Amino acid sequence: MINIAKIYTDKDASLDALKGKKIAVLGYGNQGRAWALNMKDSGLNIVVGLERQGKSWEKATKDGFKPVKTEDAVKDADVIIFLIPDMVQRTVWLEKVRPNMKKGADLVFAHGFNIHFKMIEPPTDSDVYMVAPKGPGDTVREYYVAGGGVPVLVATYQDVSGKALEKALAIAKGIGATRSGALVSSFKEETETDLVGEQTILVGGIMELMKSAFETLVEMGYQPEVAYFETINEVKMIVDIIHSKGLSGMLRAVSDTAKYGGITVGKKVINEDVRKRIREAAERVRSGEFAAEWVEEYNKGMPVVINGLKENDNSLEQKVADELRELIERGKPKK
Ligand SMILES: NC(=O)c1ccc[n+]([C@@H]2O[C@H](COP(=O)([O-])OP(=O)(O)OC[C@H]3O[C@@H](n4cnc5c(N)ncnc54)[C@H](O)[C@@H]3O)[C@@H](O)[C@H]2O)c1
Ligand SMILES: CC(C)(O)[C@@H](O)C(=O)O
Ligand SMILES: [Mg+2]
Ligand SMILES: [Mg+2]
Repeated sequence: MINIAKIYTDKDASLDALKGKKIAVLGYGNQGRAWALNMKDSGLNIVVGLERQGKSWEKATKDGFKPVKTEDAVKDADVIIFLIPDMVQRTVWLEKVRPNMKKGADLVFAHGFNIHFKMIEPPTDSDVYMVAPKGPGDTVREYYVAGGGVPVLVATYQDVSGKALEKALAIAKGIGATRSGALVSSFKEETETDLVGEQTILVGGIMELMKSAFETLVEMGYQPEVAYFETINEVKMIVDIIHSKGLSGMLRAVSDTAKYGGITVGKKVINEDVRKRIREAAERVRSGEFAAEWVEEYNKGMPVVINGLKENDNSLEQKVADELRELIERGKPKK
């Protein structure tokens, strides 16, 4: 038997712990927009706090919010949610939140980076908890609007009131997550697994695997469009089946030829060496080495990130994606 994690769903969660409280959502980007809209639609009292007038300010206003400056949003907030980039949270905390927040207000995170790596040291009289969506912000909004929810990890770091988990579950319910499930974790577990996941599979692994297969086929003289359909576009369809039926469901949905080729060749391509490097990546996350390197990169103005984005924008894969976009969109199921 596997060890079953504690999972809360809608029937175990109530909005009551946060009803009528003022909830400041800092940031209106990927997660900020989704959380603010979902929680507002769920009947919670939301104020959007932003640094300055700009794109996010306009977006929030268009969506029906009246954004205010960060320092004004946190002044009388009972709950302060950090939905700004991980690398800016420390500065915003030191300069805008800590000097202006109400004593004892809750501090809430969607990822444990700043708390786990001690970049933010919270006051001892605040509840500090986390609701970490296991999916992108746009999906958090899309699923909620369609009546569903993206699962989350919930965790408490400081529980002064004795109600931190209850409040985390209220937020999870507010964003629609408990329609699916809220799994109890810790700041350490969420932070480390999230970083390992995005580096080795979700962002880094899948991208490099797709690029390796695509570029190999093109180098061998196959048409880029054919290579794109095969190595990038169809991934969604295969992953959709894994998503609903697991790996076994996927194996049963493909031909016996694909089963045999996949079972034998997959292990040769993604071999023991790859596992070793995944382990190395995970150890670098766990030791804090990755976090230190990322802070240094951010402080230099993110040259590696900027260059990586530029490289991808100019890649053949992206050119084919742009060329085929209309065709691919045309073929998608209509709602
Ligand atoms: N992106 C995701 O889907 C996702 C998924 C799970 C958890 N998270 C976590 O959620 C948090 C927010 O990530 P995100 O991707 O939604 O952020 P984001 O990059 O989309 O944040 C953009 C928002 O932050 C504001 N912002 C940018 N720089 C700022 C600064 N210097 N000072 C103040 N505000 C600034 C912008 O105005 C904008 O409103 C992070 O902790 C992240 O790890 C993100
Ligand atoms: C969406 C992801 C990759 O799961 C999230 O962890 C992030 O950092 O954006
Ligand atoms: Mg992440
Ligand atoms: Mg993640």
